[in-house]
Amino acid sequence: MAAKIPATVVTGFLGAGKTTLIRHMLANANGKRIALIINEFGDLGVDGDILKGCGDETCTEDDIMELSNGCICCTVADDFIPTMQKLLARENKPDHIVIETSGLALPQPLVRAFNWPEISTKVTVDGVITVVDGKAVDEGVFAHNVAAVDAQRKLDENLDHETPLSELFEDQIACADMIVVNKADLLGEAQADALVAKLKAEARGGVQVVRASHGALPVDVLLGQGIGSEADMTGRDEVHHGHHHHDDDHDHDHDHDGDHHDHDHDDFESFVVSRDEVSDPKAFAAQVSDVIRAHGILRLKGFVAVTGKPMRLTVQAVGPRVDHYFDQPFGANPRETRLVVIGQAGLDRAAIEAALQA
Ligand SMILES: Nc1nc2c(ncn2[C@@H]2O[C@H](COP(=O)(O)OP(=O)(O)OP(=O)(O)O)[C@@H](O)[C@H]2O)c(=O)[nH]1
Repeated sequence: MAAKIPATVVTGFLGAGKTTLIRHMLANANGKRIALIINEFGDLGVDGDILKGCGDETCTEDDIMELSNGCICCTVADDFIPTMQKLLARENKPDHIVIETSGLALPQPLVRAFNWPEISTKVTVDGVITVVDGKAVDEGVFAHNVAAVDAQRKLDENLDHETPLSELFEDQIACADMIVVNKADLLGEAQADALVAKLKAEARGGVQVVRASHGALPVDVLLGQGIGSEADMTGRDEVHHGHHHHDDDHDHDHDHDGDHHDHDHDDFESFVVSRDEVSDPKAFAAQVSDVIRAHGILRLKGFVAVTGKPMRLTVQAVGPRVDHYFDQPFGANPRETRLVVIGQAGLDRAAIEAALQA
């Protein structure tokens, strides 16, 4: 029987740097054939487009499979298994499979899915890599909750003091075989050291915590961990069994009528804003940053048409930090400006649209 193909799950909060890390991995794969499964939140395949733009010969568009309808966590039965089967049925099998989860998905249901009979004989989870936005965590965006909540939880299993954001963060840490403290370039040495120590203390025993800038880690560090994570769910399970339950009673066969997913993802929403061409990228970035601040948007990304420029402008914002750069010509893609906006439920869509279109 052929050896099982190793699959690495890359998880991490919105904007932590998963796509950047994977892109670096693909560009430095040393001939290893890596198949990528991307799972995006929102209806614009930005990450897929960014990865397709990488132009590396090991990264043919054909190797990219994208689940366009939201979170793997919800769709694992409907979408993930067939995607995997399609991948495994190919003549030219990959050496390694990398799955990028949506920044709002929990890794646990995905890892469990590898125990399903249809795929468990052919694939195994090499390891779960959790990418952390070192800068954001250092600024206490999630970390202060994690410590406090953990103390609370020890006192009373049923207490529910968390916001959905900190729950996601905790669950992503709990499931990790390796934690990458990314954006180290934005941290001082001492800050980075302290963060690494703190995450080591929060993670399961023996979990490696490494730091990185722009996800630049050797492929040999990331791949080939050989953990077999799906066979070892102990301690990896979702932390919150009291009030919230991520999937213990999340029945994948039912619950598709769309009205009551008992699910943390309901606390998030995502929509696309289109607009006319932009004349000044820098001014537009500042405008985007203002809108993000004013409306508490978590993540905004997409492509922008700039007057007189054949290249598309990629805009990427994580909180109010906005990156913008020309990445490649629009090519076959329509020359339009489309931005995905992601935030907690209750965003003022009309006001955000108006402000971004101004
Ligand atoms: N300064 C700095 N910026 C980074 C680093 N890694 C990623 N970024 C930037 O952070 C933004 C988000 O990076 P992505 O790789 O798209 O993050 P992601 O986790 O895939 O995001 P989602 O798919 O939205 O969850 C981009 O603008 C990146 O250029 C880093 O190490 N340092």
